[in-house]
Amino acid sequence: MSGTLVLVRHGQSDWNLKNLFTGWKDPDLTELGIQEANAGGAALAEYGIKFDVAYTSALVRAQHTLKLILDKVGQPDLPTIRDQALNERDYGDLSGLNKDDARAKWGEEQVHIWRRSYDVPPPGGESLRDTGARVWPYYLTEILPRVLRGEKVLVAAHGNSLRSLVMVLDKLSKEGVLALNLATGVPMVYKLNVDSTVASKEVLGDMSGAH
Ligand SMILES: O=C(O)[C@@H](CO)OP(=O)(O)O
Repeated sequence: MSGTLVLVRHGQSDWNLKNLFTGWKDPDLTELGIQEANAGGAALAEYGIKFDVAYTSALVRAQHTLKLILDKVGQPDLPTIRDQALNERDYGDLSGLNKDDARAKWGEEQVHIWRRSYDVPPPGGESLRDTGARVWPYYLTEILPRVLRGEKVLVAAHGNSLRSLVMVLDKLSKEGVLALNLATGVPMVYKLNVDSTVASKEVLGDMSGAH
């Protein structure tokens, strides 16, 4: 067994609440999002983990979530690395549009394909594969080596940037990843083997309501 990797999606953002495609736009957390991040932090405090380092994206909702979690686990001054490689998938021309309006215009199925498929990009934006093409190298070069050294690493990021990671860690197929939805503020605790495969995964909360 080597180290521990904890992945957590940011709490509800203002644009999640307004049902808008967000991508690289930069809204902050809602009150509920703050509560979700605090709950995720409380779950990690109860789990008893102390982190060696944290990573987050260049976007406020993930950074704010990380700050709330670090306060809860009693590590407000933990070294933190911010990198846009961990940003949400770029939603391109859909960014800022209402998701129900998009369904009315292009149909439920097309919008689901843009939101959850592996390799169909929204107009002007990134597919999950495109997102993984920047997230995965960053994971391999920056994050994984620390986990393999035995460190405990926290990553606070986004629904789709984390889906691209979880897809590989959980060995999901292109079809399997269609049904993968990550709940806001729910930590996923991975223990990795020294060969970087997954030894165990624990979910500290309820993923069932995610959509
Ligand atoms: O709008 C977004 O950027 C993402 C995450 O909130 O939405 P979706 O769930 O549609 O991928």
